Amino acid sequence: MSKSYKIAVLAGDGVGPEVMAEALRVLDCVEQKYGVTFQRTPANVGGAGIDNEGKALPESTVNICRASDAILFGSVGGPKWENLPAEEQPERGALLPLRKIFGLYANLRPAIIFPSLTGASSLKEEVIAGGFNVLVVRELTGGIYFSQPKGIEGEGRERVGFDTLRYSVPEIERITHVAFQAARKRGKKVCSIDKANVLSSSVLWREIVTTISKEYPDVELSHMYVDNAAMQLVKWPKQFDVILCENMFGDILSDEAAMLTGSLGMLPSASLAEGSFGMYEPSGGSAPDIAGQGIANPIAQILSTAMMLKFSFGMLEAADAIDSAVATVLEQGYRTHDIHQNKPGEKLVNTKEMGDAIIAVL
Ligand SMILES: NC(=O)c1ccc[n+]([C@@H]2O[C@H](COP(=O)([O-])OP(=O)(O)OC[C@H]3O[C@@H](n4cnc5c(N)ncnc54)[C@H](O)[C@@H]3O)[C@@H](O)[C@H]2O)c1
Ligand SMILES: CC(C)[C@H](C(=O)O)[C@@H](O)C(=O)O
Ligand SMILES: [Mg+2]
Repeated sequence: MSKSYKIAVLAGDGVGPEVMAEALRVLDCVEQKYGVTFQRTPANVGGAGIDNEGKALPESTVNICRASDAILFGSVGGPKWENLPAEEQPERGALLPLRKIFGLYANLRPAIIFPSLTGASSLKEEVIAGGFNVLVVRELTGGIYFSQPKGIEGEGRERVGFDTLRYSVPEIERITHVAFQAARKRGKKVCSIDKANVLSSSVLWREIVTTISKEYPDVELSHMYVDNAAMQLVKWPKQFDVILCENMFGDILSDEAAMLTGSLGMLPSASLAEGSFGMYEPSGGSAPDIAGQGIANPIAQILSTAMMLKFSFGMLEAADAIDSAVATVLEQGYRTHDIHQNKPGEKLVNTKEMGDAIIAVL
């Protein structure tokens, strides 16, 4: 009997449904080629959840996710829901709770520059010549995003807004293991990012990362302050292999790393729990500035789908085939507007045409 996997499909808002449509067509193709079945159940999330079921994360959606082997996530948020109370908005009402409920503590964001796209990077060609391949390992269920207390108290000009940044030893240990295990399979270097010159949580972070690193004598560890890391990433990204970060530093540095590869529309991500369960989402957002036009880049969503095949379903060959199909269409010159350079040989395409090109190669 052919293998069957259950996928909760949470397309969300803005460009989410547009790029998700292409990822699902890629999955159709994988089904045919590899003789597997993907049982897909769509569910409302984010603004779509608020509009259709009155809540950013309806119970029905959580139940569909629980009954699935993985979640394929688009993006949530947008101006329409920005005036709701913060906890009810798509980001804090759906995306963050999903990460917490499913224990998705390890967020892998690979920023790889495709040789044919060096011109789309914001860096000079000589800085990125030969390409670079950085993996941001971001802690995703702790830190300032989740620690209590947080809130706004008081009246008028007396009001204070506050957040708390806490990390426990086990939280630091488990994400550090993820980073070192990933490094072992790649360039064997981990650069741990912190602000240990100011933050107590970072002092503990640095201590624990150093202790865990002793279990990986084959992997080189370095530490860097986050402000310097932001600078070093644009100065000489090739110095990095695996970048290990707490939640907020990883959020910021992964957008920066994405842009170095040409566009936020290129950066996939895997948010992993213990075991094989994961949520797969582009690192970028709902892109309200281009939503509804059918021009968003579907590559981040498609590469996130490949990560799902690899990490949740163990379909390494199919995942590799998608990765190389993406590389091939970029070599063939297909470009959505965000990576279009007006260079000879480039073909400006929309979301669906980029999906068509990738499927044609698969
Ligand atoms: N995972 C998520 O659901 C997620 C992630 C980030 C932001 N958001 C939300 O998205 C909304 C917009 O946020 P923002 O504008 O700061 O960030 P954004 O990532 O949506 O957009 C930033 C820029 O990148 C471009 N971009 C992003 N994805 C693209 C794609 N696939 N193809 C082409 N260009 C793309 C956008 O057009 C925009 O110019 C906010 O509500 C934010 O909270 C959601
Ligand atoms: C939308 C937002 C809550 C989210 C985050 O900050 O984690 C996003 O920026 C991301 O990078 O996935
Ligand atoms: Mg972000």
